[in-house]
Amino acid sequence: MPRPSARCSSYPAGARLVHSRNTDLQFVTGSAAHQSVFLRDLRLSTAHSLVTQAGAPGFALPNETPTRYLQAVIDGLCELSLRDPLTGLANRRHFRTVLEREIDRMARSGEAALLLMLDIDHFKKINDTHGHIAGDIVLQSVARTLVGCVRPMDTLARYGGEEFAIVLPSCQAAYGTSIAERIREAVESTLIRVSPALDLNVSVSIGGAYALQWIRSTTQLWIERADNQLYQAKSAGRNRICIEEQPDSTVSAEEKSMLFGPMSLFLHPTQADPVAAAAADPMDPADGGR
Ligand SMILES: Nc1nc2c(ncn2[C@@H]2O[C@H](COP(=O)(O)OP(=O)(O)OP(=O)(O)O)[C@@H](O)[C@H]2O)c(=O)[nH]1
Repeated sequence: MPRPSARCSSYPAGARLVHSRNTDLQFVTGSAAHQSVFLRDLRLSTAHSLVTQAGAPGFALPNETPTRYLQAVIDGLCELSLRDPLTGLANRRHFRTVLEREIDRMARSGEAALLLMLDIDHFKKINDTHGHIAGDIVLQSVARTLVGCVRPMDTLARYGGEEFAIVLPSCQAAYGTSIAERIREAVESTLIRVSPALDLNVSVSIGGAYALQWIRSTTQLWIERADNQLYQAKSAGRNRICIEEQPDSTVSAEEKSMLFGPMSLFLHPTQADPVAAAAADPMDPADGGR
């Protein structure tokens, strides 16, 4: 059941940003109470506190001119709006934008790209047994492990509660399974220090699907295909990977040139080069109709 959240107009002292939405920012305070700051009530001082708390790079303050200061706060807020506050990874909104860009690239270049959806196994039990704060520490630790498994060109996001997503551009089908397996093993073998008296181990189930090459699909469909595989990994017992075989979307060289060649290929000769067409057509009125 969602916890009630009190409304306030400024940054609650010592609070931690846990969620940013289109309408409001949600904080949890030291006493674990949830509070919201509505964006329409956002004050400059609140925005500044948020940005510095998030450790925005290059945000030096006191000697800045007002314009630079404002620009730094705005830049910091833009950066914050792309990130999940708990783990610092890309948030779901940002991830979907990246996926859209990847689909566009795949449709043009025919390169392979793999989408992995990962879900921590039996996570509810961790919350129920050790408390929500322990659950948060586990989420942060898994996020760090995942960061260590991906290349700079990959995008890693916290996709939902205990669900993560990774898009791996230029990932050939021959490597997908071993990459996913390496990630699964890295999470399984990482001991998570929740408190001096408590270390935990968790596992993840992973589902994966390749982008359709040369075909402009949708983020929705790509995510659904990877999610189906994740569901199979969960049903088969968890702590395992299931990757869909790369779909065959072979397109001949001729078809590719029809899809992405110069526009003139599609045009009637008169549209592609009206002057040359007129010269070739003795009845063309543009040429005196001779
Ligand atoms: N601590 C913490 N818990 C969260 C957060 N977001 C979601 N959760 C919890 O994650 C749990 C997800 O539980 P389920 O969807 O039942 O999944 P599960 O227990 O991992 O079971 P399987 O996925 O089937 O292995 C719920 O208890 C949520 O309350 C968060 O930000 N912090």
